Amino acid sequence: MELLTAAQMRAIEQAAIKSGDVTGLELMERAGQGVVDAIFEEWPVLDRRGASPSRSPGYLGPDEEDPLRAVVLCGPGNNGGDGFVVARLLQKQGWAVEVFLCGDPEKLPPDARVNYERWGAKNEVRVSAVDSAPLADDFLRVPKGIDLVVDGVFGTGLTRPFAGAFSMLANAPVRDLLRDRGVKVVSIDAPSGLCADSGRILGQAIVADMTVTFHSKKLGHVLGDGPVTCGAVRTKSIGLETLEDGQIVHTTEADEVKLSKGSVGHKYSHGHALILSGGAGKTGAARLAARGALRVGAGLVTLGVPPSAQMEVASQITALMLQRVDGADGLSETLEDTRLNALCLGPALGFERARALVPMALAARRATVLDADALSAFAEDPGALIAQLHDECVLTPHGGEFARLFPDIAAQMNEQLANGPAFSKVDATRAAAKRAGCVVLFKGPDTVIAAPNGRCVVNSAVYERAAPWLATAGSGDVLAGFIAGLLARGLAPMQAAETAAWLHVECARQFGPGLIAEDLPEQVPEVFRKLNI
Ligand SMILES: NC(=O)C1=CN([C@@H]2O[C@H](COP(=O)(O)OP(=O)(O)OC[C@H]3O[C@@H](n4cnc5c(N)ncnc54)[C@H](O)[C@@H]3O)[C@@H](O)[C@H]2O)[C@@H](O)CC1
Ligand SMILES: [K+]
Repeated sequence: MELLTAAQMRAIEQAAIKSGDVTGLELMERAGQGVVDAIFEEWPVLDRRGASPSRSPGYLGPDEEDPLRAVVLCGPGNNGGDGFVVARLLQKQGWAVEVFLCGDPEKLPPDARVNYERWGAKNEVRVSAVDSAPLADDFLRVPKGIDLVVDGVFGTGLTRPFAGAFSMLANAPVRDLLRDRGVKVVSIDAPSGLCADSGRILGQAIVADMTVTFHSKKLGHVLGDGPVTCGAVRTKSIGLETLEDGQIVHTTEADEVKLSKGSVGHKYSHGHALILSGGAGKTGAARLAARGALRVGAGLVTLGVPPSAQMEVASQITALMLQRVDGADGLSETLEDTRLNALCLGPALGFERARALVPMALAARRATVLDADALSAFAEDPGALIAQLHDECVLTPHGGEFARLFPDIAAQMNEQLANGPAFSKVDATRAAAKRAGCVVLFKGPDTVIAAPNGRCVVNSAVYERAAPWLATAGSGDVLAGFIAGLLARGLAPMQAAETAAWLHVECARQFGPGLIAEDLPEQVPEVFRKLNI
């Protein structure tokens, strides 16, 4: 599945209109219809289309029947235009609908204007200036009897913080009031205030129960604050074709072929991963990574252990192997075995050991995962680390590590926003991958993985793939191990990172509540079984 930026969506829409296949007005009608369909699918109690004759508005006048009630908030752009379509379609189903417009009707874009007029020909529109005070009195009076609020204030065209009229809907007390009264909130395309490109909130944002978007999800639906503001996201087709450039992939399924081992081969044909461990009392993280590497199918996995920790590690492992690796020279000697085709450095490695081993590991030009201490140890001079990286590397920073390695990029991403669209985690990860010249996997519930050539994948553990138990000590170590194991098996760095990130979430979901890092590698067999591997 692909994720789009607002600009890509506009380009797709413009290409369709230019080709003469469809008009903007038709797209707006389909969008509004999509929203209404999604409302009925999500909340069948609001769907009275198939109700018995005695409930049908067609048989009864408004006095005899208590209709469902909606308030539709329309903004000054085409998101508002969609809102007017939704108002009209709900009214056609017998709903009592009240419409507010935030903005000047004279300045509406043409298609929105047409729909404003179609609605306004028979109904009242309560107009308020964009920057006027919140419509608190007006609006709060209404929800007493309403079933649904439709947010058509801002969609992909949000350019500055959401304030003024209608923004009161973003305030917690108003939201609580609506929730207490069982009023559903539906956002058209994106909750107003949410930047569709970054998932960042500009000012404040409406929190919806459901967001209905068109053609394809936007980045903002899965990044950052998107998941907590969107509620459920439903994607409705409006008959558009996808353009090929600049795709950002949303991983929801692993590529089974990449994971299958085939029926022939011996252990060396599945690679040999070397996971470097820290000193005594600090070996657990590397052991977790090593177990992960072995479970994803590396033929052999060796832990590279300093002398002080040999006894400790030896007493803890069985299928894993152990090799004494004492400092840079020790690593150099170990790497004379060219069958060691994937390395993993970082988990609890210690800064000193990391500074000694990382340059030697990188000079060996093997596929290499750098995580945790292997990244933070170079915080004082990230340029020195970056200069040694090569295209077989995968960096797996979390937010703090990312900021240490790429401080300027992180600052741009975390900047206070006066204007949108915001520089997103996707932009940041792509910029980092380009600078590093290798794959960067930027961790989080919205993990973003980018390659220097611009390929980018979002692996989000949100919505139907939510995995809250993954936020547990050591879970990142297992991810680094998964990547190392897949690199050992011969996957390209980007494939290995994408597949590992997907698998990591899948393992957490397979185990469920109570998960600790040790459980993750143990879920791999069941996840593989379900994939028929
Ligand atoms: N692009 C497409 O393919 C389609 C777009 N449609 C709808 O059109 C929407 C995009 O329409 P627009 O590009 O007109 O954008 P919006 O309707 O999201 O808003 C743009 C307008 O709001 C103003 N604005 C932005 N941020 C503001 C703020 N914080 N305070 C006050 N004013 C602000 C802008 O100056 C502009 O006038 C989509 O989200 C979707 O709902 C649909 O009709 C169907 C097809
Ligand atoms: K909206």
